[in-house]
Amino acid sequence: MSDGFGLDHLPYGVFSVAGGERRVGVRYGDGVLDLHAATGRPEFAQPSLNAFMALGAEVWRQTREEVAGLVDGADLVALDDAVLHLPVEVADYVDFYASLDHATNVGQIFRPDAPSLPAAWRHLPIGYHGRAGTVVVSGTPITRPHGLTRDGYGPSQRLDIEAELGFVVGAPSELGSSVPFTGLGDHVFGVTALNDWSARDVQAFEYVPLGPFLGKSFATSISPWVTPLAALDAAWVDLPAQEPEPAAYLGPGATHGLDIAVEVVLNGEVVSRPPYRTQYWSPAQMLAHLTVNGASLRTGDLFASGTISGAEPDQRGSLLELWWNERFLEDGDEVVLRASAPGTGGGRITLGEVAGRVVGSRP
Ligand SMILES: O=C(O)/C=C/C(=O)CC(=O)CC(=O)O
Ligand SMILES: [Ca+2]
Ligand SMILES: [Mg+2]
Repeated sequence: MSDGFGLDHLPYGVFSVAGGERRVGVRYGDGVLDLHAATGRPEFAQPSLNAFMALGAEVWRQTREEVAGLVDGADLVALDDAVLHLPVEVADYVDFYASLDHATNVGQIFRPDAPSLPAAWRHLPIGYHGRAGTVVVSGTPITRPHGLTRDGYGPSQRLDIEAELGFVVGAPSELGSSVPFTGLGDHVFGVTALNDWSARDVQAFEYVPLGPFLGKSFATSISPWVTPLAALDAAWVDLPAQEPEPAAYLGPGATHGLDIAVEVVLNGEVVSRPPYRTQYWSPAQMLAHLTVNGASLRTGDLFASGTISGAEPDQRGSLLELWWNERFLEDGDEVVLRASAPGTGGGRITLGEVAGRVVGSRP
């Protein structure tokens, strides 16, 4: 059985077999349990996880328990026979900027004459709204984007990756109310690896003062498997101290992060090992911040961690930082992000990987 996909994991995805209907499934080893066939529940005869996710945390908990009792000895679809689809119909997509090392590195590269960190950086988790409609499943080819740069119009010459995690919102919230710092488990269904493809030359020309726009809206890849938050129960760690103490709604002093180890694999070779456990802003803080103004959450909202970079040079989550603005992706390059975490059974679970190959622009 493939490692990291045992009873302590059981991630959810959407699959089809031989051109048939899309169905919700659970991965167990090298197989997929067809949840509609196994349970008869209508929320699983769906082309996305959204209907199931909308049912809320108590149903997620009961279902996980039920599935754990069903998979052993069940008639599973072989992974090789399954086509894996985008698991979530993405509602809104937001990307944060929560790594101190990443923000410091990018500040030095993009704004060498200014302080590395923007004034608000240590006060709130900075983010931007991205393009939900271009979130794609692992394996989707990434067409090199065209755009306007300081050198004029053409195919981007500085195509990059960003190694991130995506948090998938299941249960919605009401417009005009805020989700408290303690609300992560009630609203977030699970976690997926995420690659925020970025055209640095387009981004650098367009982003002042409103932030990333076309430089990041052409594609964002996620893995086909969403790891339920419950599978990460053993992965919680205390984050490094925050200074100055953040506002009360951000839960100062109670910041827990996830000990998820990420690997960036370029053309088969591991080029970086970003650690999620040392990020500055926590997932709960990002969720509280997203809704503090009364903005509502919808089922299918996706918020990304921001590029995961650690303090060491071989822990950087973008090529911009790894190669310090000197070299970027070539056509034909393939990037795979892998991630793993301590499981509740004493071993490790492997999050679904996210892969993408760069193809040349259409003329
Ligand atoms: O500092 C900037 O101007 C830009 C930063 C990014 O491109 C990073 C971004 O998308 C947010 C993140 O992934 O941390
Ligand atoms: Ca990003
Ligand atoms: Mg993107």
